[in-house]
Amino acid sequence: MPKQSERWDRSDEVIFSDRSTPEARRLAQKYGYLPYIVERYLELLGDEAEDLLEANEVPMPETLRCNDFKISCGELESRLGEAGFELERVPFLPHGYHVISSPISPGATHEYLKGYYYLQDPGSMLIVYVMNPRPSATILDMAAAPGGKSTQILQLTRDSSLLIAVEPKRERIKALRSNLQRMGFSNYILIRSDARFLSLDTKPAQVLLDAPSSGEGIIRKDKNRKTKTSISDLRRIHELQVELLNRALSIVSPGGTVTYAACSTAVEEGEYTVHKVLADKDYVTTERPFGFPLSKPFEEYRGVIFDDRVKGCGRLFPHKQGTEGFFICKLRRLD
Ligand SMILES: C[S@@+](CC[C@H](N)C(=O)[O-])C[C@H]1O[C@@H](n2cnc3c(N)ncnc32)[C@H](O)[C@@H]1O
Repeated sequence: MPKQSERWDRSDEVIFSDRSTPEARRLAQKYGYLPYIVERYLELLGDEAEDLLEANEVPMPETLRCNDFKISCGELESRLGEAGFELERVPFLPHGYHVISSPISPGATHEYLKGYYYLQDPGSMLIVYVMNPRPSATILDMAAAPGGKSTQILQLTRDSSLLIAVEPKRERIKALRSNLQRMGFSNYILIRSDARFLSLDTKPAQVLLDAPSSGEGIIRKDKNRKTKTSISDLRRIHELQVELLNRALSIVSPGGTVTYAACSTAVEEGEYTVHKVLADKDYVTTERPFGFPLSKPFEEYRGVIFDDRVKGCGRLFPHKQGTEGFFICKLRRLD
């Protein structure tokens, strides 16, 4: 999409403007969005933008991640089956199941309270497989609450990595701690801090930045997001993400990876953040391919291309992968 990239690349003023074309205004009115939000989808997707708007109208099924640190997935399947749950494997997620139907809320079962599973959307789950946490490594989760990805990291490393999980909000730290305990993990340190100002004595080999975002990627779950994000919100969130990603790259050990993700379909919370952060860093590269068997449509979708290094980043879209919208980029610090 080189033409779009040239346009986006002009300046902050172009990126953070509330312009909208007649087509954006038409679609915004039809689907109940703010016009400049739809303009961004047109920039990103061209003719496919309406497919995204249509897909956002379809509610997402709940998805659970079986915690095979505590129970085998087969055992969980049969227990929930006996309790009247209808589950369906998510093809590209080793521990993922869609809940097709259930007699009670999936968050109210005995198995949930025992930590046998976590309710987590598929895109969110995929991020950690892409990150590929390594056993015994020191791993930093910079924006960790309520702990979907923190618990998944410890699950995949069998509680052998040392997880440093950071979250600034006291209430959300409580949820994070409770989820880590419920799911049976012990190898973690919780830090209540604004990660922009974090410093660590030990350099982590892997960092996850699941960045605070507008949440535009989860309109399928929360229709209010269609009209919630103002231009100044976008600018503020983008600037926060730039600061956090810069911090992540300064903290990670040489040779280590930073996986940056944002549950959004906005370029400001994705390509543009990576573009800004990499501008002055020739010692950072994007990893490609991700190193996880992704479905073909995902492989085909590379998002907006700003410069060669941003090409390695990817996007999940509701109308493409059937997930929530997510941006993902795995960066490696070379020295
Ligand atoms: C997208 S959520 C993280 C979800 C989490 N990774 C999970 O999988 O459950 C972003 C989190 O970042 C936190 N946050 C906001 N500003 C932050 C900052 N400056 N430093 C670190 N975390 C921040 C928010 O409170 C929120 O809990």
